[in-house]
Amino acid sequence: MGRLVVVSNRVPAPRDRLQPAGGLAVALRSALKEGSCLWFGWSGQQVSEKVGHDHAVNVDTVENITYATIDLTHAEYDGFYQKYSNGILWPLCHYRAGLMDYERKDQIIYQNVNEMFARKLLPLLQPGDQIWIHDYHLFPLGQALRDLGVAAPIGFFLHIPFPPWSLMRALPEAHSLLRSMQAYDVIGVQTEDDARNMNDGFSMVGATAKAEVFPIGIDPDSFAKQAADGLANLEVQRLKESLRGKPFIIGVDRLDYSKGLPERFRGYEVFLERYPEHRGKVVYLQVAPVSRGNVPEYRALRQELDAAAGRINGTYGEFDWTPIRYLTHSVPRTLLASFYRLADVALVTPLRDGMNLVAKEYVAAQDKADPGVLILSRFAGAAPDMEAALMVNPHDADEIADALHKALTMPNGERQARWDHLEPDVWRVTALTWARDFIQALGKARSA
Ligand SMILES: O=P(O)(O)OC[C@H]1O[C@H](O[C@H]2O[C@H](CO)[C@@H](O)[C@H](O)[C@H]2O)[C@H](O)[C@@H](O)[C@@H]1O
Ligand SMILES: O=c1ccn([C@@H]2O[C@H](COP(=O)(O)OP(=O)(O)O)[C@@H](O)[C@H]2O)c(=O)[nH]1
Repeated sequence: MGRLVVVSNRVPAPRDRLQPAGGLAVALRSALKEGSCLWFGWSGQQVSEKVGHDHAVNVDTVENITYATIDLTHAEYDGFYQKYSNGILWPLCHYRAGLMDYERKDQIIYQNVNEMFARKLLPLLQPGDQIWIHDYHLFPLGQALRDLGVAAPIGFFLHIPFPPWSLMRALPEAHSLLRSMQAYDVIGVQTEDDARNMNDGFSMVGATAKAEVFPIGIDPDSFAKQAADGLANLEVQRLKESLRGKPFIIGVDRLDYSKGLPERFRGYEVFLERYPEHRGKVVYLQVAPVSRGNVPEYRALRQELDAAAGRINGTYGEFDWTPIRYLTHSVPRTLLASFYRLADVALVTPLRDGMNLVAKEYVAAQDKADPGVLILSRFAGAAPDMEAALMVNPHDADEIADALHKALTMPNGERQARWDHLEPDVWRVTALTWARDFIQALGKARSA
């Protein structure tokens, strides 16, 4: 059995290699527990462009995984990561074509970085390797590898949504991008909607590629254990004491406009307006670590949320009660597991999301004798398999407010019945089954 070579823009930093944060890195780390594996990508570091700079590859092995990373120059980081990947492809794929900040020069940097990744990966490849490329930063990497003569099986998985052709065609490179994907032997996406949209795109540009659905999951057994074992932890005890027996609502999202945070704050505000009996009686903790903080839309979002939290806390706060506890730094995932277990309600209300692992983590963390309630957006990739959650339209503040009231007053019998429906899927589709199914499909595609 040959090696698995994983390529993604984001590779966990050395200090996070045993406990990474961020959906893609978390899922991959859980999935790559077995077998020999090379994980290649960006180090997360930027360097100044010096004459003769040629992206040295830094290699480090932790347990069964060899990490090979390269730094990006400031100009590459700006054009490839901030502008084209996160300022153009990200909003477009999240159905927000209006937020695209398109300039052709960024597409050229994006293409050049993909070709540089291919050149740097090439000498690391060995006979028998299977290559698995991840996410929108690297759409053209498969074609760039083929152009260098790589004949190994190559698969591609898209972690974020894929939009309908009517939106995708707004991208000037839509045709060439979709046609370049013919280089892949297997293409995976999160949901049926994404597969339909991408396959429509392929047929519009005359490409013979085909997208299939491989939904991602978590490692529920270890997450559930962590949630229960961590209750004795000092920080978890501090949180518990601070609740003073009040019902506890939690939200955990990167500070990203796709996560629907202003809309969620508005929903909570309407909840306080329309259900005054909960004022002073609940605790809402929103963990929203700053993400992609140099992209203008993300900076604007931070200001908008800071203002909304200030307004709500100013309006409804009391000398002994803060309506929203709002953090813009990250919380370690080990700690979050027990925070979820303490939470009576989780608010997961993205406007659009590839999957959303937080929804699955929240379910895995619950005490089945007294589970909390998941309030979930219909537009999360996790939604089709989690219909026993309280489903909401994240644009409708009144619906969020009603769902909060319903969750906080729901009898234990109904909470258990809903959790009993949610649990099987969280345990059936895991990070391991996701990786195993994709890799099997890749093996078959080449031998077929
Ligand atoms: O690498 P960053 O720019 O800091 O962003 C973090 C990751 O965000 C996205 O995560 C997605 O993947 C999750 C796992 O499949 C999925 O649950 C979630 O819905 C997606 O948004 C992005 O796709 C990753 O490439 C980033 O590393
Ligand atoms: O402060 C934080 C915020 C998030 N996460 C983790 O980051 C991942 C986020 O994945 P998700 O699929 O929900 O969204 P993404 O950020 O990848 O879009 C989940 O495992 C969270 O538990 C974390 O460890 N600490």
